[in-house]
Amino acid sequence: MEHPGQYLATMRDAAPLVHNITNFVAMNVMANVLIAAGASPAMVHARAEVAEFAGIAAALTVNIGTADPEWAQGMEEAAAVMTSAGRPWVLDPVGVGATRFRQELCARLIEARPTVVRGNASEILALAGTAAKARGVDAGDSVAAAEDAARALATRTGGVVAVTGAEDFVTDGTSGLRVGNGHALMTRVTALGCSLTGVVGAFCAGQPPLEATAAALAYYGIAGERAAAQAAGPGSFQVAFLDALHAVTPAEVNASARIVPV
Ligand SMILES: Nc1ncnc2c1ncn2[C@@H]1O[C@H](COP(=O)(O)OP(=O)(O)O)[C@@H](O)[C@H]1O
Ligand SMILES: Cc1ncsc1CCOP(=O)(O)O
Ligand SMILES: [Mg+2]
Repeated sequence: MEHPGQYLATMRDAAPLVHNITNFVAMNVMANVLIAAGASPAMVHARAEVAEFAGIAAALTVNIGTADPEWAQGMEEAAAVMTSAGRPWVLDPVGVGATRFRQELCARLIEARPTVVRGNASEILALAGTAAKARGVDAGDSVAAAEDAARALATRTGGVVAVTGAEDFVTDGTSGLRVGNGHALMTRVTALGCSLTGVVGAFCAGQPPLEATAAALAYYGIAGERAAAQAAGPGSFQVAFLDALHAVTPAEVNASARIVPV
């Protein structure tokens, strides 16, 4: 993929309003990540207003991490607004394999055809109905083990599926890209996967989703590498990561992205 940094530049120029229906754990972390990246986040989940709010958003992200039945209905209503307006929405199926409520909710959200599904390997396997080795919200499977499930899911939604882990995989069901950027410390701070889903939403506002998603993953991974070089552990990493998201330039993304077609 040529010039992945251009997707960061376009996102920052637009500073898109990203509407996030996300979990209680991620709300603050994700909002800070999105602001540091250059987007304009709003964390809005009340069923009474989510459809109306989606009407003014450039992108929507839907995260089931701490959903309940009332939130779930709002998620479906907001997703429908985005789909009918032709604007992108991204699903993060947090811990989908863990309970029947999560599985049934995700089955309905998949039917609503998300522009992008972003999850860890165990979540993408569980969505495909394959036995997965998740521990709650954490992955126990390799990205490679979930690639077939990702292709099948993308074919089903007509959208893009991103599987993240040590090496990320992005597909639209036909083409595939691997993204090698990132650092293991990113798994030692909560909600960095959720926050990545927000960044994917921001990049997809007005940009083609396969390339925008791969560029978002590379940018995020580069920020993780840069932060890890200065961090003593998860605490200082979290602070350095926000600084790096703010500091990484489009030129740095062009120079350091490790995106290869498969
Ligand atoms: N072992 C690893 N090495 C490098 N980067 C990683 C590793 N595991 C996860 N990441 C990165 O961490 C970010 C969050 O992904 P992940 O941990 O898969 O999400 P989740 O928190 O939803 O399980 C992604 O940018 C991913 O590339
Ligand atoms: C710990 C936890 N519990 C419910 S949602 C959540 C956050 C999960 O965040 P991530 O998927 O980014 O690790
Ligand atoms: Mg997650």
